[in-house]
Amino acid sequence: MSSRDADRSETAVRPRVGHIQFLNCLPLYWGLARTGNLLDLDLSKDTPEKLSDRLVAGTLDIGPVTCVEYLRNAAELVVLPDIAVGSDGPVMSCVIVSKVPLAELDGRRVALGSTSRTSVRLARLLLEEREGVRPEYFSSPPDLDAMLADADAAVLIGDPALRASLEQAPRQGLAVHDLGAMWKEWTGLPFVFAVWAARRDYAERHPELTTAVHRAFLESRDLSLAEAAQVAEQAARWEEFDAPLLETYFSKALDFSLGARQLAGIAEFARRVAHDSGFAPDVPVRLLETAPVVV
Ligand SMILES: C=C(O[C@@H]1C=C(C(=O)O)C=C[C@H]1O)C(=O)O
Repeated sequence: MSSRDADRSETAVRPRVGHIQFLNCLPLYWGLARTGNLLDLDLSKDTPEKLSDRLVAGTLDIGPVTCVEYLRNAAELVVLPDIAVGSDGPVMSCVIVSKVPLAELDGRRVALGSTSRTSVRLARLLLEEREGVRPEYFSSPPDLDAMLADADAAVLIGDPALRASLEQAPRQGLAVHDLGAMWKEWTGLPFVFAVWAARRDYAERHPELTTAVHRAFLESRDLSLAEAAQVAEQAARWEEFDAPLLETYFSKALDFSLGARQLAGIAEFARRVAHDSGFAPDVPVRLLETAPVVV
């Protein structure tokens, strides 16, 4: 970050920034390390629901926030443009794993993974409005076998979802329904699972640092996508998934952008779930105003 001079008037304190500890955000971590910007951030790795709670509570300044929690707290947050975790079709890691066809889940038990706030709401929306079923839901730690011991279907995100759809489900003859693909078929839109946001009070007090963190993430994302094969190869040394699969996941399934179509996806989701989610159907998404880069 080129902002050592930023906010000189106060003692320098590194921005407290969140990082999702799933493979989905590994490309962003890779790029932060490669550009050196990692050292300018006080980075906390955690699961998405914990990071979201911390950003809302003010113990983080900037970071990824699950879409539903962002919409609930939109007045206190400002969204960083052009970066998100979403998909424009199959996402691979936000899924419903089911023992029976989805249309047969009426009155049956469905376990909702406890690390998710957005995919679990999207799954309920799709089951109820697209499949026309009214299951009985309960929250559960994200462990497929434990979930299915007590339910006919399970909603999972992140690495446990990748593992479930690529290894456990095929072995156990279970069906996997990709939430990104279902949403795209239903609405024609991309889906945004998480946005990056800064607390509004932080962005007002530290505009230059906020812009610098935003640029650091954009630079990281661009570098990682350019080097996706290398990121995948190195990650595959330590993960149970092979390099070609990880490269597809990073560069084709996941969509790290946030442009007009993605914003339309957020607006459509907000409109459809607002009635029981704690925000208005037309909640405005406020983007951080970014100055053009002068070269
Ligand atoms: C694509 C993903 O997006 C995520 C899904 C989230 C949710 O459902 O609440 C939150 C953050 C992201 O990690 C994933 O976890 O695999």
